[in-house]
Amino acid sequence: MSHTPAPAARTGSHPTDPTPYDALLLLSFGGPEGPEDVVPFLENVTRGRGIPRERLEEVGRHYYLFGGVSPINGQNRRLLAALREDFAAQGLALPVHWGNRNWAPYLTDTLREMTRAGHRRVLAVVTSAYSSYSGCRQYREDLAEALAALTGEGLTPPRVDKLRVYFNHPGFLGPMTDGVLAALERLPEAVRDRAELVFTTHSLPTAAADVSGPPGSHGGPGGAYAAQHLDAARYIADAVREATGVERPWQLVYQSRSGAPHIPWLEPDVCDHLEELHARGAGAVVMIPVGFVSDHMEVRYDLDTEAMAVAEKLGLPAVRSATVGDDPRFVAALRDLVLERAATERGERPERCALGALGPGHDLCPAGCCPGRAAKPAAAGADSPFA
Ligand SMILES: CC1=C(CCC(=O)O)c2cc3nc(cc4[nH]c(cc5[nH]c(cc1n2)c(C)c5CCC(=O)O)c(CCC(=O)O)c4C)C(CCC(=O)O)=C3C
Ligand SMILES: [Fe+2]
Repeated sequence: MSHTPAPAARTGSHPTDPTPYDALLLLSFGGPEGPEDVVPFLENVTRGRGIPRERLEEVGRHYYLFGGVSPINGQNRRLLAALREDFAAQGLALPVHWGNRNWAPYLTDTLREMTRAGHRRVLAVVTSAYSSYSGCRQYREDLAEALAALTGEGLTPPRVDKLRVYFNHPGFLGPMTDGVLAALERLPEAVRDRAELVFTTHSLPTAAADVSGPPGSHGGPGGAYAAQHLDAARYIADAVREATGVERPWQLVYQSRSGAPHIPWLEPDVCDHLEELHARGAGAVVMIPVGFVSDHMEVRYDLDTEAMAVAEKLGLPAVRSATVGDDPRFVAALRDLVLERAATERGERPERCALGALGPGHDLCPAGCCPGRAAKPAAAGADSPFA
């Protein structure tokens, strides 16, 4: 049951040619794998950022509730295996490696191995589908740091490019849409048609969100980050309406806020929104983690534990829809994007799949794209000292 068109197979004389790339790097956040990892992991995440100790202890408690194990590494291992299987089945000869920003396998170690294995031209895909400092530039800064470290060790690391944002690729929106349809089926039939759709993503400081995306194309409050999420949410809400014949109200809300209370972050918060839906008599709710690629801790704790408890307290029937994880359509989407980018780098003009209203994102982040608080060198962009 797919309600979203699949991308056409790549055509041309070399439909599975990865040239000029000789490896793919799955680049992710990393997470703790046992109670003793939790504090060192959180110290890595917040390195130099002045997050108060109390906040770290609070976040640490979320991890301890799950035995100190974040689901994120397991999910990346499954995605890695699925990518390798898919590439092999499709005759795409491109080795896939995995490195993280905040936990083993660390990015620098992975890139060192890739350098020693002789890779010269690497394409990186990050496990974040949208434009933001945390989801894009920060990864590019970490790449720059890793490349500089390897150069400092006397190695000649490969050139690393980064895949464009993929929130609007059919292989992302299709599984998300089907996940909402499946979630609706899990609601009691009596309230199903009165269920509202609550799309949720990671909140950001409004100052960071407003400047997300390329300079000059931020598109209003919340920047490219909010605009991209709204585009994805509208597409999914429309597809669900078409599939079910029921018009359901929908809204984009935010979760997982941290930082000092006086600094404004994107709102409304998902839990406040549930209270509001209840107050105005909503029959039920589907929470859709549209901002997340897999069920990591923000989904398992902030949605499945915290927000679900709020819904239960209110007596509001609620279900949470699936993330794409290692869905074969998502894996195929990443393959499609790799082949698209490879063709573009060879000077061809491949079809660039995108649904919704915004169109395909840029391949190369321009200077000033998704700026952070401090100017730092970033790889894989127009202003990269490495490209
Ligand atoms: C936009 C965004 C994504 C992208 C969406 C994506 O890539 O999916 C993301 C991903 C993730 N964030 C994660 C975990 C954390 N994020 C933190 C802190 C923060 N995130 C922020 C934003 C984002 N974060 C921000 C503005 C902060 C505060 C300031 C800062 O520190 O920059 C903190 C520190 C403590 C706290 O303040 O909560 C932790 C522990 C994990 C791992 C989950 C697991 O273990 O399963 C993942 C995938
Ligand atoms: Fe985060």
